[in-house]
Amino acid sequence: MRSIAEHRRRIEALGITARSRSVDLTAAIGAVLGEAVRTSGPLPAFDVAAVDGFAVRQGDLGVDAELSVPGTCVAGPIATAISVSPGQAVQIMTGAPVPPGADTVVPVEDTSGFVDNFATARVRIRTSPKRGANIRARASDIGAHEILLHAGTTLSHNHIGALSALGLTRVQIRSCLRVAVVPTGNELVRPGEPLLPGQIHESNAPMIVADLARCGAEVRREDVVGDDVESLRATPGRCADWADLIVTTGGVSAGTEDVVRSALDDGHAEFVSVAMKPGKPQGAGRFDGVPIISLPGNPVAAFVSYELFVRPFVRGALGCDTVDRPTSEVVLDSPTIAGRPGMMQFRLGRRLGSRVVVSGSASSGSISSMASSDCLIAVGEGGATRGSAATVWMTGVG
Ligand SMILES: Nc1nc2c(c(=O)[nH]1)N[C@H]1C(S)=C(S)[C@@H](COP(=O)(O)OP(=O)(O)OC[C@H]3O[C@@H](n4cnc5c(N)ncnc54)[C@H](O)[C@@H]3O)O[C@H]1N2
Ligand code: MOO
Repeated sequence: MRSIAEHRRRIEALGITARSRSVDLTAAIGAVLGEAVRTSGPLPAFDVAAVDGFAVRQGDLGVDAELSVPGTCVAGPIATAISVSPGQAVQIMTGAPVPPGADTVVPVEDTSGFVDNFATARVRIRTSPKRGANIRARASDIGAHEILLHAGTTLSHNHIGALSALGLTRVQIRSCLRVAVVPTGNELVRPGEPLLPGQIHESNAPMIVADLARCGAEVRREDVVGDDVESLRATPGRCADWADLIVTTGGVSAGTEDVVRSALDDGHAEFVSVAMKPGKPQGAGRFDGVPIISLPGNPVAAFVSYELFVRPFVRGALGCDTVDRPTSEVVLDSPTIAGRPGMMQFRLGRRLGSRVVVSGSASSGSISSMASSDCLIAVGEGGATRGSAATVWMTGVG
């Protein structure tokens, strides 16, 4: 039986890669930045007043210095050039460029006696701040040609603001990884459509599509493919025109209708047993040159194997800075889970502060367990007793 780590290595070796494309900045939220963004010039681009007050030469200040006021500087384009000579103070507003000659800004609260008549105006400065006080100096935030954002950053609204401050309107993102998700099985019917006896609603593809889209991939949910070798062989061929990766679910175990393995096992894909429960039967390889990952059909098995064998590799290809879910160390607050020699078990769980409780049964078809869980509990071959330490993967986060 193949170890989880070995199967992950085989999938890594498929070399799933994403392409970059340019999108409007405001549409880039949630996407992964495709290349590092550097500043073209320094920020701030000029010395700027951080408060409303008076721009002065620090050497002129003392106890109750009285200075003449030749003019004012406001934020915005510089209308008339003004400078500060010895003995002068220029009235200045927050955001205005500091005029030549000045090296310090005194807040208006620390001044008195100014009347807005520049022919005769004088101001009394009651404090003596340090040279450079209340000035955001040119390049004090970030210098020219420095990296503002690294490739692989998942863009949030704070990043959109920072990129806009550079004057950018478009950005390269890596969301150009196209994944076709193909559910297989004669019994499956798309949600929204009525069921005949013996049929069930197809739930694996919507689950996988939803999370991959949230990771920043472009995802296409294919129609359900029936259990016949011809349709199955035709489907990846059809997807290959578009997809960078094909993910199938179902049809990988040993039953006579489990035709995914017969259809796709053409020497370029391997169908193996991985030492885990659920999710033992797995497939991976290439079909028509396109990487393909075949997951088992049982919904919990599909969920767990998606977490282990699809999501991290798609995120890696997209250049995400974190590929795996965050984990948390907690205490098991459920009856003992018996170990399985040579096997890793994953149980659906619900974390309650520093404890975790198992959700529902261990059945890999249990929809109610899926509905009540927010994490995966990893249980080693020795099992886990109530009160023992457990590592959980927070599947709703990251
Ligand atoms: N003789 C053996 N039988 C089975 C073995 C085995 O080793 N020997 N392995 C078992 C294990 S472990 C699993 S897991 C399943 C995997 O089966 P398949 O991948 O072949 O999946 P199916 O047979 O197509 O379906 C299993 C189960 O899941 C339901 N299903 C399938 N796809 C979906 C979907 N998209 N949405 C909702 N439900 C789905 C399907 O109706 C079946 O009930 O095999 C065991 N058997
Ligand atoms: O993948 Mo299965 O869930 O081990 O029954």
